[in-house]
Amino acid sequence: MFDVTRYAVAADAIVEAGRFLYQRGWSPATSSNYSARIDERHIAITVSGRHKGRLGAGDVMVVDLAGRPVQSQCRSSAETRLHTVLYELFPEVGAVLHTHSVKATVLSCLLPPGQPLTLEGYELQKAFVGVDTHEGRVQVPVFDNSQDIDALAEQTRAWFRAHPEQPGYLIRGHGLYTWGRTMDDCLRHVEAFEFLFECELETMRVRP
Ligand SMILES: CSC[C@@H](O)[C@@H](O)C(=O)COP(=O)(O)O
Ligand SMILES: [Zn+2]
Repeated sequence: MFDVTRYAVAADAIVEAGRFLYQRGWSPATSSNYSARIDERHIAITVSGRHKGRLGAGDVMVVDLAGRPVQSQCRSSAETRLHTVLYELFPEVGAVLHTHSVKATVLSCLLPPGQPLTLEGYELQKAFVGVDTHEGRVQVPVFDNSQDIDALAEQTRAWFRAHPEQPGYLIRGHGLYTWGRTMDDCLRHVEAFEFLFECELETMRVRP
């Protein structure tokens, strides 16, 4: 069982994140899914198919780390396993956000297959937890899109087990996943990625 007060705090953070991300244009047309940890065995996550700019408490449900609904008849996000894998791998993670921005989508399609996006030399890399200089490298793997979410989840588990310090990934033609200790950390990561994706796209435009 989970603590109802902790669920309410997690649901509020998710609803508020949805308003912000929709308003920025990063979660259009019912796309995206968001989650926040309740305890070591449960997370709050968006119900599948809901409009992320108009979420209410009934649009957030509880699942366990196997992705099974707890006290809900609703269907959780179709991508629930992509969230739970991260909570399983990283006990310190408190929130996961998946967004569908134009820049993340276009950039993921322009990157050569099999090659991660390497971000280096940007001061804004310091927005990621654990990064304190522009001189390091942030590696963003790009996984091919798939409707087989369990298979995709296992690919992400293997990659991030080997690269635990990296803050997010792209799915080609689909969007971004990133996480953090708190929802605020996670929202900052989304904003930082969006800025850096725009820099990469602009660089490709002026220096093809
Ligand atoms: C509206 S298309 C996007 C979906 O297919 C999916 O990628 C997505 O992000 C939202 O799925 P959901 O099941 O609502 O969590
Ligand atoms: Zn998606």
